[in-house]
Amino acid sequence: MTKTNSNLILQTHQLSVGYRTKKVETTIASNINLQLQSGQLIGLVGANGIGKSTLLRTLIKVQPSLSGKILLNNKDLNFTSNLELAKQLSIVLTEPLLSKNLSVFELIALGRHPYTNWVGNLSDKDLSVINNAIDLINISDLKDKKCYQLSDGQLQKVMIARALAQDTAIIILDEPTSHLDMYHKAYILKLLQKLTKETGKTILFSSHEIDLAIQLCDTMIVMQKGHVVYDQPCNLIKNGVFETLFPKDLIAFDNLTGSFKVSK
Ligand SMILES: Nc1ncnc2c1ncn2[C@@H]1O[C@H](COP(=O)(O)OP(=O)(O)OP(=O)(O)O)[C@@H](O)[C@H]1O
Repeated sequence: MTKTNSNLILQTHQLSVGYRTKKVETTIASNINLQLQSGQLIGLVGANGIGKSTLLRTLIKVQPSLSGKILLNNKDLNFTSNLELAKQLSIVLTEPLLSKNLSVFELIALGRHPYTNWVGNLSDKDLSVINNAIDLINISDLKDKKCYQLSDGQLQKVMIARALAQDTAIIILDEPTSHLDMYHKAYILKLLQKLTKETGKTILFSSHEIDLAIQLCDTMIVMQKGHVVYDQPCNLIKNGVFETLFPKDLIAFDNLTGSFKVSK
């Protein structure tokens, strides 16, 4: 899928991701050519161990690429400073919080870190952005709770509010629906969809909720052994991409319903 308009926010050119030690280089995925547009909800899917987290970590500059280029707003990621990056891209990871003793408000306020002075004093603008994020996610009732008092679903909403407080054009989330029940998986992904529509932000998330991603995403990136494709979900279905995602002995993709079914 090649886009020619100027809404491109994140691009990769012949990107290879993987791990390099002094002695060996292990390529996890290569020839990754993405052209992601702003204002979209983008789901990254693929089987366990295929390389979704490796790709996301490379896109957020937590690990180096093996080769190729990543362009954020047309600027090479290698030439983007960490502070500049923090003003353009926020990250929600699934690791347990080290700082659960913080109140919800304090945790969300950490999102303002790239903009505050070294002692972290919050300006009126910071407070307004924080309160706006709390309102958008609809969690004002949780504001004064300690993070250790929250359920997994509540904590996930708070982490998304923290990313919103960072006020970046892109939010990247690694498996935001893990640990959540069916209702809350749908709730969080629907919330992400709402945020792209209401704020114009680009949201890229990895997930195993392929059925939900098909229903809610503008674009999906599908990682398979040997290749990575991206397109609108309806085109991916039409091209049979989901049919080859998993071995067919247990589950099969049903083109009519756009979902996986257990094989009889
Ligand atoms: N630090 C590391 N060093 C070397 N190999 C790694 C490292 N981290 C992950 N890998 C390997 O990279 C491959 C991709 O792992 P990754 O975690 O990116 O997959 P994933 O698609 O996110 O998996 P899952 O859906 O199970 O979370 C796996 O084979 C894994 O063993």
